[in-house]
Amino acid sequence: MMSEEQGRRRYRIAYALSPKKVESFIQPSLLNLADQRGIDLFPLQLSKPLIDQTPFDCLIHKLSSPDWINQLLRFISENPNVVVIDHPDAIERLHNRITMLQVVNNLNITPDDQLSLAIPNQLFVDTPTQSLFDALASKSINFPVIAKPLVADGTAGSHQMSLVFNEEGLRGLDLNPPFVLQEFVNHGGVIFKVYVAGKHIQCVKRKSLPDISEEKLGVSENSLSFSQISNVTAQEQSDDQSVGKVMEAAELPPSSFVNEVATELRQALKLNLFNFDMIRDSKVGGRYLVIDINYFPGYAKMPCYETVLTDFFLDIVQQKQSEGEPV
Ligand SMILES: O=P(O)(O)O[C@@H]1[C@@H](OP(=O)(O)O)[C@H](OP(=O)(O)O)[C@H](O)[C@H](OP(=O)(O)O)[C@H]1OP(=O)(O)O
Ligand SMILES: Nc1ncnc2c1ncn2[C@@H]1O[C@H](COP(=O)(O)OP(=O)(O)O)[C@@H](O)[C@H]1O
Ligand SMILES: [Mg+2]
Ligand SMILES: [Mg+2]
Repeated sequence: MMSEEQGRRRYRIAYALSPKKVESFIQPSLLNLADQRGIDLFPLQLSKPLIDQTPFDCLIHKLSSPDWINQLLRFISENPNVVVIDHPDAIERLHNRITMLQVVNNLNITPDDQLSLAIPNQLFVDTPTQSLFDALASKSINFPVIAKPLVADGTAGSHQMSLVFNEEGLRGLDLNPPFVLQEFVNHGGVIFKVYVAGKHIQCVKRKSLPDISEEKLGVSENSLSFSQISNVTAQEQSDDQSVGKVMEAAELPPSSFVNEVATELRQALKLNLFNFDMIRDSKVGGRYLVIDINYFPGYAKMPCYETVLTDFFLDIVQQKQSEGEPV
């Protein structure tokens, strides 16, 4: 007699990821859990044509070379029965810090007296201009601002930012257009990272830039450069005791709100694997701002990521199977 294990259909999920991403995401604990639940995760051989590496049920990926994107587009059009997570056109929107946040303004969030969602005021600068200050003033954008590169393509440069405290700071920086000048919003030094994997949603707290008081603004330096400030592990974070206390004390946003924003974003972006950074305005109670959206982020830093991702993989392959079955 066949055991349940023998009888269950197994699924093949291919992955195409950078070596760094393989190291962080494809942990033995994920491979083992997926295996126990009937999923074989295996690497694509990037030196060989994608089209020659079938059969598989699903493909997950985070690579951006033009050759890869071309192969992927061709593969999608020729293999409609393979689920590709996610479509390169939908991912592309997140590689630009303006288009990434545009979608937030069009979400259908249930009106609520206590809670609201927005993005910070920002100015897009695409050519060298003499009149940055006039442009900021005309959009009522106040200092401090953060200068962010327009492109968010995962390169070190795309994470390189400057906090600019005043006009002098802006003059002193060698900013290369295209970039975005985004109003800095005091938010208590904590950001909320909301991880989405299909219908699975998880919100965690991370360290952020501290608030900037009016007094500090008068006496501080003119600008400050930084990169990936929130990208520290939970251990590193709790090593700094004062920051640890602030983090601990910070209340998470209501889960119904987080779930609604995540679900709406997932639909609007047509993406399954992403996270977004959200801050809570210190001045206006219940006002949340989305400041960043990342494709296929560092899920391994999320508690129980193996379970969440395996559940998501099963959702995908089982949905695909049920769609393929005769009714
Ligand atoms: O490397 P990790 O695990 O810190 O993940 C990075 C993300 O950190 P997070 O999970 O949000 O804390 C990180 O998020 P942030 O931009 O730091 O908010 C990015 O998603 C980064 O990808 P990329 O460099 O923008 O392509 C992610 O890097 P890749 O692993 O995709 O290279
Ligand atoms: N408008 C803002 N107001 C306050 N802090 C911000 C704002 N934008 C970014 N930050 C801080 O800067 C960090 C990096 O900015 P982010 O847009 O998330 O870039 P990255 O893609 O490199 O993560 C955020 O995690 C947050 O700590
Ligand atoms: Mg971020
Ligand atoms: Mg980002």
